[in-house]
Amino acid sequence: MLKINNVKKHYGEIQALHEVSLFIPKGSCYGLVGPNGAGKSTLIKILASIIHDYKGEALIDENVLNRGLKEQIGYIPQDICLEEDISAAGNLYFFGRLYGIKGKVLRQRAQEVLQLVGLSERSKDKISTFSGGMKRRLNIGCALMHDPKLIIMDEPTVGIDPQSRRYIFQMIEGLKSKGCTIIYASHYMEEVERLCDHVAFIDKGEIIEKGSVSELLQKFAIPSIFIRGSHINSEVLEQYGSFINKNDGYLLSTQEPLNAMENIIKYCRQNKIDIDRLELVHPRLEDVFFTLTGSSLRE
Ligand SMILES: Nc1ncnc2c1ncn2[C@@H]1O[C@H](COP(=O)(O)OP(=O)(O)OP(=O)(O)O)[C@@H](O)[C@H]1O
Repeated sequence: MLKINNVKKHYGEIQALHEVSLFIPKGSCYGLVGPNGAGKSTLIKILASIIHDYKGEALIDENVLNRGLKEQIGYIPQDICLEEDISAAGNLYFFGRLYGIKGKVLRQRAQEVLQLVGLSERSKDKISTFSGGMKRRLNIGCALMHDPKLIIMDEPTVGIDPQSRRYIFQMIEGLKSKGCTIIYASHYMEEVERLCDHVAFIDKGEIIEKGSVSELLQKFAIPSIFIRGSHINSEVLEQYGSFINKNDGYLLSTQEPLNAMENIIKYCRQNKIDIDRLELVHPRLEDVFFTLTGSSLRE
């Protein structure tokens, strides 16, 4: 549905994107993950048809992306873009009118969106009285007023409380079940793992890997086991794989975790070594990023 081919973007001397190509299938929830300055916002702004001066090609359903397609797109910027001195409903009316929604339909849609973002009871309150999380939720609501089929979110959960994060996740689940296509940029790997079916890792303006979340986990994340016990030491572990110290125990990376567990149990029984804890650790996207770049996202 959304396709970009060899997209490059410079800001003066800075090359923010180098020959980026992506295909985002209709109805998918597509994560864009990368550290600060990786180029996520630049890519998002190209996809949202906000940045136009780039090289390469960006297509939506085979049409070149341009402002004329804005009805199809809901863009949620990283920075909150609300008028503080007017009410929640007033902000929604403003954004709805930008898309030509008027009168009774506008009021009705604003009520639906307020319900969706869990702010119906604060409809008449000024934004200046809202918490950061409530503002973030309403910011999302503004981009949904015209009921777009493609929703592009740039770090929508930065600096918010757990309750608002839950609302946002529920909202995204609801949009997914309606068949919307969602692009979700974040540097919170666990959010992407939870919400997205596809992911592209972006670093220094390049896509370093992309694919379905399950494929990437299978291909790049090395399985590991966690083991703890007062007499467990390197001699016990080094024969089964590489390990690091973690939470008063060890994290052992091995391609054959079940085999390693069985052998460690056998060895410890024979040598009367007590094991306090032994468990399989599921590979995470964070580990995939580490395998690909040699650094963790939050370094
Ligand atoms: N308007 C601009 N003018 C000049 N340089 C810019 C501009 N916007 C972004 N850049 C630079 O382009 C590069 C990519 O920035 P971008 O904002 O796309 O990254 P990001 O992955 O979204 O980072 P963050 O998570 O910090 O928002 C960075 O080096 C940034 O400093």
